[in-house]
Amino acid sequence: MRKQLVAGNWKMNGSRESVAALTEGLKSGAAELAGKVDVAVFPSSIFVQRVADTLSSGEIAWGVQNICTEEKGAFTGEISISMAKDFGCEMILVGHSERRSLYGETDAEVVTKVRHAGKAGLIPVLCVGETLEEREADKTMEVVARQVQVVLNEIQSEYLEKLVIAYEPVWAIGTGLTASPEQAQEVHAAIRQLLTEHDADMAARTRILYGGSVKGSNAAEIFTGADVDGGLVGGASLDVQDFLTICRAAS
Ligand SMILES: O=C[C@H](O)COP(=O)(O)O
Repeated sequence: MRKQLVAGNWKMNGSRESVAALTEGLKSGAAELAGKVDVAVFPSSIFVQRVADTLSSGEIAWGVQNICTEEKGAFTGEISISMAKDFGCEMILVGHSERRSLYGETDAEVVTKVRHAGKAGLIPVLCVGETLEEREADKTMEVVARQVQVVLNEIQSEYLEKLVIAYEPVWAIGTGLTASPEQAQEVHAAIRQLLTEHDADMAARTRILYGGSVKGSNAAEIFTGADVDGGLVGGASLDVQDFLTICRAAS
């Protein structure tokens, strides 16, 4: 049976003070969740050391929101997979829709980043999802299948052992709109089917998270889907109590 995972993507938010308060609040709340649900946070990279210092007990994992396609060298402003690993990151967010749409991240770059994470023994959290235009054109499955399939085709199985997939309909991110539990389950089931056709064992163990305006007030309903294994949470993860409520809903 898959253990549910709730991950908070803090995006480009926070200050030293607010990150300290948030991290310490999560640490205090984590004890009641231990063993029931996996919890992770993705702070801005500049705060990773601060988060690592507080969360070193291992109840909550942390990771970075992006890594470079290159492994080292003259790439100003970038962060490598080995740097993330050196700072205790267990998870790497890859292909978030904001990276794809605002920074032109391609499927090929996403593949490289997932491979780096898998090869380093870390957990790649592969984000996929359709825009509103694509959903209205009835292209949801086509888009999501392409984003997942390219990773399955290009990366050898041993580097996908810990893969997590986050289905995040772009139209639901930060908008207050959420996919209905039925809409989420439909896409999650289709992703599971793709994984099954590739490797049944992998399909059974791979966690598929839902992301897009998840809050304490709607999490329990969204998490009812049989193929919904938790959530990737943006805005609500910046509020300790709301995030803990979402974690409890998944536990
Ligand atoms: O990575 C998280 C997603 O982009 C969801 O963000 P949101 O919960 O603010 O809609």
